[in-house]
Amino acid sequence: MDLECFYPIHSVPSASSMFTFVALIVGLLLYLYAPFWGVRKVPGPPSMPLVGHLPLLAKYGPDLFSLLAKQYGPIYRFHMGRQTLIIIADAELCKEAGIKKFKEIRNRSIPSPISASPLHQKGLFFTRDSQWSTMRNTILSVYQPSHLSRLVPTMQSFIESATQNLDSQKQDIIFSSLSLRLATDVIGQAAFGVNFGLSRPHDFCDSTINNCVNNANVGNKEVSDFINQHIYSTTQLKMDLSGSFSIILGLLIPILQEPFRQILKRIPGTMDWKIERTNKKLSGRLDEIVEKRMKDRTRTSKDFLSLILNARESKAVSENVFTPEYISAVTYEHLLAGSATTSFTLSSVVYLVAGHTQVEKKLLQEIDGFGPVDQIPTSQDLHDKFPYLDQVIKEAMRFYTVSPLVARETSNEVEIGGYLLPKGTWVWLALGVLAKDPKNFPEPEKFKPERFDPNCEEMKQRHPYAFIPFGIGPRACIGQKFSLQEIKLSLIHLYRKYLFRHSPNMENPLELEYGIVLNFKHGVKLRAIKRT
Ligand code: HEM
Repeated sequence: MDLECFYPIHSVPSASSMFTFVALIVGLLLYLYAPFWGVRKVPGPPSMPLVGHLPLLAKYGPDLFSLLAKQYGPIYRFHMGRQTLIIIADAELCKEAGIKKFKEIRNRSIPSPISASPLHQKGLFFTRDSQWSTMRNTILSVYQPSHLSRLVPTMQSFIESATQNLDSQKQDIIFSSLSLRLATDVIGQAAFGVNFGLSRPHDFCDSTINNCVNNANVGNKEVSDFINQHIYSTTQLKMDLSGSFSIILGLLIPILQEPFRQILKRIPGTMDWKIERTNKKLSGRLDEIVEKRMKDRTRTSKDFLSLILNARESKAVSENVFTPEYISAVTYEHLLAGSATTSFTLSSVVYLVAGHTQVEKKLLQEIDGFGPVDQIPTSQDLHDKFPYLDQVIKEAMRFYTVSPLVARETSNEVEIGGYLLPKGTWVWLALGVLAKDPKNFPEPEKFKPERFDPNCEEMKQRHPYAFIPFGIGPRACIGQKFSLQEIKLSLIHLYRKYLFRHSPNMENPLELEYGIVLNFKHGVKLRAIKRT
């Protein structure tokens, strides 16, 4: 019988198509394993093809990074989907990577959620090399102590407005929402010179900022739209498999991310389409603000945007570096970086102090001892006269590290911790692991502000870089002093007027959510008691 009757000749794979098929498979495998190959000598747990260690992350949450450090040592491999990360979980090695070898590790790796978001890429956080250093030097001039101290009255007025009549509400205060509104208003004013008006007192407010915003700005749709878009754009930056389809692809097969994003963003209803629309609107609004301010001849130099524009016009900074696009991005970045982090920290302090009455007593003594209730502390007072408040804030930041991983990338071959890392390796500093390491913080699960007393033995024994919630070296957080000033002023004002207790509706233990920064899953619910 003629075989061709059953198997037409053209369906038998030819040698060339077999070769193409095998070449494709080999190409795919090479592509998938390329980031791993150069760092294969660094220890790490076995990983699954494509998803890497993402299932482990889903199972254990960020505690996984401490567990892996215990098992594999202070430097180990972690596979975020296809991408291999080198995790540094030791203070001395963080110093090596962040300071001693900064020249070789000065840029940040761009994680998949960000590579899908051009809006987020032109800020200081993700710019690279000389663009970054020129931008950073210009922006640093804005953070002069004299400028920060001039911001005290602005901060204070938002704080007072946001915290009026807290005790008149018999129901819970969603403190995390209140602090997010406050921090967004403060940074809105400081960055853009715009009063978003979110801190005005409300009759009620639920656990999402969106509702607070809508309640606050009935009749001011512009502002609420802007803030809602800001919140949406931020919260969509997920680092796990719950982001948009293109973000997930970016984690698994990054080469496909951009082509798919280009298609999906044109299909109404997809998450990529929504993100694209939001980012476009947001960029449009930011460009409008920047353009308007550029034309404004009466502009002062109180806010960040005006300061950059003034520097640009006086030729103190090159117009090629600060194009309007970069100015919009960097100003928006301030809103982004300055609101969620600061408000999370403020909420953590109040939550933790509410559960530790001895700490509360000592803190109130210090605050009451400062002076009459209407005496607003200056920047210098905040620095010198509240040592215990300082310890409480540090301990809260250690206890809940808002930014537990810091992303960096090698720009040349470099040796860290005895391993040679090729150019382009993603090196992530695990600040959250350092903060819970019993070597530097005995009984790390206990909230003990006194461990930050400069005279205590524990503090003296500790590695100087064991506690680095604002990062390390020349690339560390630029807003550190700004946010600490805001947090201290807020706490002093709050504790002069109120005591806080956990609401019976608050879950125990507290549940956290892990996006690009840490957040409270169900908000921080408290009851405020007016002090007499
Ligand atoms: C409690 C509040 C805050 C925390 C915990 C925090 C934490 C961090 C961390 C860990 C980094 C990465 C540092 C590194 O790579 O070593 C960072 C960078 C940055 N932060 Fe903050 N931050 C806070 C508030 C702010 C505020 C208020 C602003 C703006 C006013 C801000 C703006 C930035 C910027 C622009 C960068 C990028 C710096 C660069 O790459 O040169 N942050 N922050």
